[in-house]
Amino acid sequence: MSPRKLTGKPEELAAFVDKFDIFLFDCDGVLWQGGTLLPRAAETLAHLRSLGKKLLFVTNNSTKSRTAYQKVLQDFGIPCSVDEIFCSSYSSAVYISRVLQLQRDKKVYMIGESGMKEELEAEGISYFSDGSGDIMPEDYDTFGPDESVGVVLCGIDRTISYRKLARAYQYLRNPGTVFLATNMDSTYPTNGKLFPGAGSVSAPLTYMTGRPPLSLGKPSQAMMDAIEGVLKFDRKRACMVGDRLDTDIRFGIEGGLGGTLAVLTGVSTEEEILKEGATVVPDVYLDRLCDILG
Ligand SMILES: O=C(O)[C@H](O)[C@H](O)COP(=O)(O)O
Ligand SMILES: [Mg+2]
Repeated sequence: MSPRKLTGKPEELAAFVDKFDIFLFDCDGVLWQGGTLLPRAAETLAHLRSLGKKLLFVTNNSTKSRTAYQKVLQDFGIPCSVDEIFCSSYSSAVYISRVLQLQRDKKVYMIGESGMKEELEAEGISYFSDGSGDIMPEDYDTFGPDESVGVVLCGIDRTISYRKLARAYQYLRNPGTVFLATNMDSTYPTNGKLFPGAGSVSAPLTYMTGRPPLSLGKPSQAMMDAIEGVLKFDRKRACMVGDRLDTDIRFGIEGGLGGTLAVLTGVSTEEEILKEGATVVPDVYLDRLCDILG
């Protein structure tokens, strides 16, 4: 069935919303772009809560921790609890500690920002990272394989550098070092434009090593496992709301959720949604999230 555009169709929208008890909201490109809340996003979420819907926030953005995202949401006038928030820094830390069960004498070399540090710390994982300075002549001697590095974890890092990539590459030359990515988004939507995403930060490492990372953000179901580690819900009564077909909508479909809703305020376009032969398509889509308000 081809995706239905429900902007301007309040009855059909109300019937669609009625089918679900819980909505999983992507953030960048759905609720906000960078530091700017998208039109009437807070009002729309308040409206869904007034209908008795449960809301979860599920973001691939690893720059902040769940606690930090709670402050971002609250500052945007969106009250929520930390247990309603899931970010790829959290799903990655949970995977390393509880699934991979990284040995205590091993550490993580991380390329990322504060959210990654905070979530690794919260899971009791030893980690280290590099400053964003230039590579120095002595580094060519000192950088090399290190048996104590069990994992290289790469997420979006807006201070990425040749030095950071050079160090990570030395560690990844040991095939026993696990290569993980918080997510593989190619681009990051902000200020109405697209900028390099987490997937474009880790791509050089894949190019150098010939091995792709295991990604722990959407569409990986590692993110769903992290969510269900906190709360169980009826997937058939759940709807994923996102702006990217290859992450959010695929995550909802492959997670067996009851429905998927795309919005056109982020990365994916109406042309991509309607493309003949598209393999990942939402059930319905809107120009903007606030179209739900009618
Ligand atoms: O590059 C990235 O990490 C992503 O573009 C970004 O942060 C995605 O966040 P989301 O849309 O999942 O909230
Ligand atoms: Mg998004």
